[in-house]
Amino acid sequence: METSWFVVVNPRAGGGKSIVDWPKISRILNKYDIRYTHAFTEFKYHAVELTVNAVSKGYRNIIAVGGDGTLNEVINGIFIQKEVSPSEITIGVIGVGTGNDWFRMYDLPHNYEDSIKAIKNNRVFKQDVGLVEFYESGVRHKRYFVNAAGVGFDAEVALRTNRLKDLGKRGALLYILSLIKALIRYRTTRINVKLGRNHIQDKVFSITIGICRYNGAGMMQVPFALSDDGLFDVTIIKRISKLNVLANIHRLYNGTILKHSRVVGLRGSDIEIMSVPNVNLEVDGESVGETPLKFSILRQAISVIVSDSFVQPEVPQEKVSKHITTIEQ
Ligand SMILES: Nc1ncnc2c1ncn2[C@@H]1O[C@H](COP(=O)(O)OP(=O)(O)OP(=O)(O)O)[C@@H](O)[C@H]1O
Repeated sequence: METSWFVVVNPRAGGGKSIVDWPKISRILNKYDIRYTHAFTEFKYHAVELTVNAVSKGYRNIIAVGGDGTLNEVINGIFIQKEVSPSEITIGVIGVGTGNDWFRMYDLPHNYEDSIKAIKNNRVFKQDVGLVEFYESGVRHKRYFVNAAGVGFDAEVALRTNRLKDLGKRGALLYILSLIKALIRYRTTRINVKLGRNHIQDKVFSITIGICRYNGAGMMQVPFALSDDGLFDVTIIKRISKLNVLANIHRLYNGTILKHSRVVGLRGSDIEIMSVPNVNLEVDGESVGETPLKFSILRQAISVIVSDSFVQPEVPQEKVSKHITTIEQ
């Protein structure tokens, strides 16, 4: 039987590029004989609701048109619905976002025609999904994520970037601008990170908890992450001077962050993070809540379409073990 897709379009993604480009995207979907129904999101979190409804109507193939935030909401919808196991649903992405960091992991093309060809080819890859429990306005919440989460400075940068995006600004420079502004104000915090029986209690600048390798519009804070190994890669940047941060920004982009003496790399499946005072959290680039946090991982729990040429970028074990301590749990 011919596959029928449900397409969730976030008209605000990429600073409004999505709505401008939708006629072009829909023409290409038709050109490749992709049978679909679409809906535009009308408000934040609407993609969660649209996804739940689509699955209850029988759709098992969903395309997210937008950025990392839209994909995140579709994933959360897939985990909220109770009709089928989440891995039975195939997710394609047509990237129109500003950061599109999840995309970078899978060599997915940035032009619409090639993204749609990839969807037509239907090469499915099962990747891990993170689950984080956090507080927002004093209430405990849960959120699933597929790319990376950030705590402390990382989340502060996301918060500032998102405020600029809400004002209609776009482009990768937003992240750099927000990073510099956040740096001027940010203070390190005493944070307690618990992985299995291991505790790290220290003054911490920033923590990234990654499934995929990229965040912050192309930064590589978890450069060795494997998206299907059932483990988070965790990069902890301990207290560091602002000058030292500026002198090492290039390390965030070239994948050498773990070589810095104030940086700790860990790998594990269950993580708890507490802090005094509470610090912010971002998941897949969305600013959501604050500490205390509890992370767990669901191995290969979701089916995503990747490019035909994608191979999981393996790193020699001796290189990984030089920079990352794997915690058995
Ligand atoms: N109709 C809407 N009105 C306002 N906000 C919306 C609407 N639909 C979705 N959103 C919100 O838009 C935000 C941004 O979406 P998304 O992340 O997909 O785009 P982006 O920020 O341009 O991309 P990226 O995160 O890759 O940089 C999300 O927080 C989502 O909840």
